[in-house]
Amino acid sequence: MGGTQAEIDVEQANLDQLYGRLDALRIDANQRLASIRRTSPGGNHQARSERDAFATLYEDQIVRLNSAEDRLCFGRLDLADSTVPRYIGRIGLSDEDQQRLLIDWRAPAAEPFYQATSGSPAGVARRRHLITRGRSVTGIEDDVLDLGALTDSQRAELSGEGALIAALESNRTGRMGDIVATIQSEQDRIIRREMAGVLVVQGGPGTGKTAVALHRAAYLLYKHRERIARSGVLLVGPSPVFLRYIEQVLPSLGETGAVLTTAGNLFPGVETNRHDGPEVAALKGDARMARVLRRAIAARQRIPEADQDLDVEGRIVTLTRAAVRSAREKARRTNLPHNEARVTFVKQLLRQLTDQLGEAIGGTIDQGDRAELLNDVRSSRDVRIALNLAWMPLIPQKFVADLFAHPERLAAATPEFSSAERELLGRDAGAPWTVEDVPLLDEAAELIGEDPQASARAEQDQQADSAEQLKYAQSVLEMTGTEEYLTAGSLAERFANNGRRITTAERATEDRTWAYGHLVVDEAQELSPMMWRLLFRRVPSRSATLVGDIAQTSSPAGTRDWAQVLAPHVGNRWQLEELTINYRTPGQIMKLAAETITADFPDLPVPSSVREGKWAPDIERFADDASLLAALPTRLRHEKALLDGGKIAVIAPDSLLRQVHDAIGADGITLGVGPGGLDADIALMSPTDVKGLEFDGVLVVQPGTIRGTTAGGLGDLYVSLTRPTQRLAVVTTDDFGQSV
Ligand SMILES: Nc1ncnc2c1ncn2[C@@H]1O[C@H](COP(=O)(O)OP(=O)(O)OP(=O)(O)O)[C@@H](O)[C@H]1O
Repeated sequence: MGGTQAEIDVEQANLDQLYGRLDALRIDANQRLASIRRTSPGGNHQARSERDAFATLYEDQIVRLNSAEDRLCFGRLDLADSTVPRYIGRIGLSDEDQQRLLIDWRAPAAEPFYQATSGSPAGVARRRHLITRGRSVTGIEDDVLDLGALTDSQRAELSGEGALIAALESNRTGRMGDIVATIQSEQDRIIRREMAGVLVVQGGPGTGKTAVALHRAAYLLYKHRERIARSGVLLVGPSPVFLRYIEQVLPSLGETGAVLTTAGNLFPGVETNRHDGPEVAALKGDARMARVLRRAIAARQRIPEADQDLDVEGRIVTLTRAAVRSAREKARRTNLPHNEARVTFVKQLLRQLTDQLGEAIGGTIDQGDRAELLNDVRSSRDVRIALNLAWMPLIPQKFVADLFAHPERLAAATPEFSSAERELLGRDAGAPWTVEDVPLLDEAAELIGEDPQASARAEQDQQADSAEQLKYAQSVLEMTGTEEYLTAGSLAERFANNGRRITTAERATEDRTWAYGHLVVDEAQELSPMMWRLLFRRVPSRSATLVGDIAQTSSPAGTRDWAQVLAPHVGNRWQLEELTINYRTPGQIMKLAAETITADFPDLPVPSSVREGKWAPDIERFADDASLLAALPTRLRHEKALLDGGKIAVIAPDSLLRQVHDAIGADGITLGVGPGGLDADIALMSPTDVKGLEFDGVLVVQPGTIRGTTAGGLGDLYVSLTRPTQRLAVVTTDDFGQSV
């Protein structure tokens, strides 16, 4: 890295001051926390809950300050019209006199750091990247945007070497890091875009889609903290492995209002990572399933075969088919979900039966008598059974399980399906739920209606908003100087919750009807139409950032056309942004990957790599599976030696995972499998596991088998080939790569 010693010394002195301030703030927060903890646990309820709320406030502040330790400050802007440089970093810092020392990367004042170019310098004369290790400045890299605005001595001090390239070439850790220091301008434009509306970010492998999605979530939570910090941002990723891979990025950006999850966890009470086979997945994801569920629920609102005589306290009343039909019509006309419309249905029939009972008794019946008769009718066992049989209150899980376990129910609900399709949907009532079941459960819950507990929770939320609490919370924020990071609303809520920390994440994940402020979906091409219905229910405001690559689609229910996905939800009111530069995969490897895909997708733009690598793809051919498997240990040792401590993934088709595992394991090489693979030096994963991940070196086993014959297989192969940041090796028994 460049920079004269004198310049480095200047930057070091400034950095020392910033860390000094960070330390002082930490000590202060720790002391305040300790003194709160020391105070006696007595006092009235109000005092206790305030004390607990203060404690969590300081705890949050400490977490935020601690997470800024690494690369606290990474940039400096020298402006043409000012002699005071502006420093850019992970968080904002001011000195005791409220003078700004460091600007948060998301603040408007930091924008030129990412956006200014020599063509449009935006008032910036020089942009400086500070390369740091721990608390030391190790190098400086300058971009001069307006040479004329620099002094002679500034010109003499210019230095430059890619901070970006340095970041890209460093060995991977198995976890994604943030890119705040080197966000590129095409990425920055997307990160800072207006929050409203649906934005699709289409980009080839390694173009930074995940990075952009996460930084955008952090940016929106910062910029619109009043509006969305409490509702939260819902971030959906493709797999638990992927969530582990990115889990550290957001906390390091200082965010707690984001809910990170996978599709299999979106229905409260169900957690699954199990998938159905391709055909079943395609059918369960089909939008026709919404109609199927609606019909199946309507079929649970039944007219009895015949009129029924019911015993009420020894007298007989008759529940006629006509009365049930009329009550059902009235209930359906309310357009309420099944469980809620049931109230109308029941009320209507109870009234009708009470009238009958009154007539049977004869004489005049006053209000009081009538209430008593109604009570008799309501508590009659016969009446309860008959009404339940006609309109049973439903529970989503049980309803869906029953539907799929009863061929006759399924047949009645799916007149447009072939019998082969119907058979695909069949499932034992006790079978474990799959990711593909999740949107069906959610759709059913929507049609069935909420449970009473959920509405009780909503009421509690409203109480938290009481004006008095808000006012008090605001004054606390001002007093503690934490306004930039916490909203009065969320603090007031903590007071209301006895200071117990109930994060947005905790509340939102328990509540199916939670309305998020913004939705971010990564690998969005994989989701089915039914899953999109679920997701758009979670963001009634239709504010979403969807990132993906239609060339990487592997799910049979996924999409290759963004317009088709979005039309049912927002018509054509969505915007497309494209990312075009691959920051991950070296040029030689990308060329091989591109050739495998362009035969099928001639019109698809393939991103260009930002750098060439040291190695061309290394393809080794074998006569048969046995010799290929036998050669794996030697091949891995070779890769390990070349990559010198880098992370390696072996990517094999599902059908070969076991054999590959045994062949490598037999040689004493330790492998991490599945999610554990992220922490191991060598991971063995399937193409679906590696979606969204990256490794220094990748060994792809039998690309022809991964490719198979389906379109999804092609997506899987494209994903597998584009995971390396440095080296790609391929072992095959066919002619893969021979035409390249
Ligand atoms: N501006 C940047 N500065 C430094 N590193 C970057 C930048 N943009 C992207 N990267 C790095 O490039 C790699 C690829 O980024 P990311 O995983 O976000 O791409 P992606 O488009 O989601 O890829 P894929 O679709 O193949 O999963 C990551 O290591 C990321 O940190």
